[in-house]
Amino acid sequence: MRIACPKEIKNHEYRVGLTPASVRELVARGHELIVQSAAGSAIGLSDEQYLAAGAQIVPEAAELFARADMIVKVKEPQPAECALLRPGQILYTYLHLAPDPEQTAALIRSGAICIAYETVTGPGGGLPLLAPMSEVAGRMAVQAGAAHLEKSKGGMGVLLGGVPGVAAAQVVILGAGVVGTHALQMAVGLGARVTVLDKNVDRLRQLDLIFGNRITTLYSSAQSVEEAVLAADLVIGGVLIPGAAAPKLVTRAMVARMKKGAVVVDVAIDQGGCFETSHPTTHAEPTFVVDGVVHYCVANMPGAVARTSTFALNNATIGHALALADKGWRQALRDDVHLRAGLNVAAGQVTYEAVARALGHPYVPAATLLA
Ligand SMILES: NC(=O)C1=CN([C@@H]2O[C@H](COP(=O)(O)OP(=O)(O)OC[C@H]3O[C@@H](n4cnc5c(N)ncnc54)[C@H](O)[C@@H]3O)[C@@H](O)[C@H]2O)C=CC1
Ligand SMILES: CC(=O)C(=O)O
Ligand SMILES: [Mg+2]
Repeated sequence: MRIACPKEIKNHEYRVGLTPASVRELVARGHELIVQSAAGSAIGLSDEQYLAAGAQIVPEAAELFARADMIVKVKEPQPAECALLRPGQILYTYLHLAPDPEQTAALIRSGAICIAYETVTGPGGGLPLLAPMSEVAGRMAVQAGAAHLEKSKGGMGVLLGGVPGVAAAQVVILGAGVVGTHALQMAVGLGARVTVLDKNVDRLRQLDLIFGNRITTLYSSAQSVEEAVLAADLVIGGVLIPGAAAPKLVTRAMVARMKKGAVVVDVAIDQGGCFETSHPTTHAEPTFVVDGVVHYCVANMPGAVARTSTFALNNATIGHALALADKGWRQALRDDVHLRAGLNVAAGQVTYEAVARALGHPYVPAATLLA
């Protein structure tokens, strides 16, 4: 199969879909690899390294999209990239379609086979192709939150861990999944007072066993979310219903009553965000203020630590990339129910139920396209 890896074009996105090591694995299985020139140069992965791994280097994205059977990327295709996709071509990347009707319509129009990293499931449960970036974003959420609590960044001027004789900041984490757990580790490590909320009591039980009385766990309800958010200096949003638009747990009215200079880091923004006041921002302009509350809503947070993130992402994606390349998409998806869960749009149909429901498209189960 001919496999292509373009340079990412989203704002301040320096990750790359395939590392030279991943290219080498695919080339060793007899596949032809095309990488766009300078695809990894911002993170120290040079064209020479890709050439040594067996790739061809091409200068233009248009040529690369025209020649490839499968495109391996990081972020959802931007409009210019959607226009280059063609029927039957495999697109393997993050998509986050539920909050994005334009991209979904473009992918339907393209006729391409679109596999979303974020809905591929794992034999042990969870979302193994999302998890590494959630680990990164969860950890970064505390760094970003701490920085924006500084006065010069619009925050109230509070140090997360306090100092002897002065109380530490109150951090509230919505969602105790991968983002929530990694944010929790960092916030506890910095000495903040931390409350975490989830609807999954087993997750809360696990965190309680690990962190004991250094944290407070709360069952998530409208009441507990409101009380926690109003008391918070920093709120981190990390809830997820896989593939679906994020539930709006924090209303505009709640934000209006939050402390002035408090900070919100809505990591769930790539699924539409869990604050009613959120909208996506970029690394170039990461924040905006609503009712005195600083909102950080960057939809590609791991792009800021692109070198770490690229290696972590490739560790998770290369296995299925090899299966897709070796077998073709139909056989790879027939053989692996977890990879099949990643199919969101194929041959003009929406094949992921939560996306179809969120955007009002007919739902066609992936299995019917594989018969
Ligand atoms: N902005 C960015 O750059 C990035 C965003 N993300 C996003 O972060 C979000 C979280 O991802 P993960 O932690 O991997 O998901 P996860 O599935 O590990 O955790 C989500 C948690 O939310 C909980 N939840 C669902 N509904 C809830 C409710 N009403 N109240 C409280 N908790 C609720 C679930 O029980 C689960 O424990 C996703 O939308 C993901 O796409 C992930 C990486 C980077
Ligand atoms: C998960 C995601 O959207 C990202 O890493 O950018
Ligand atoms: Mg999007």
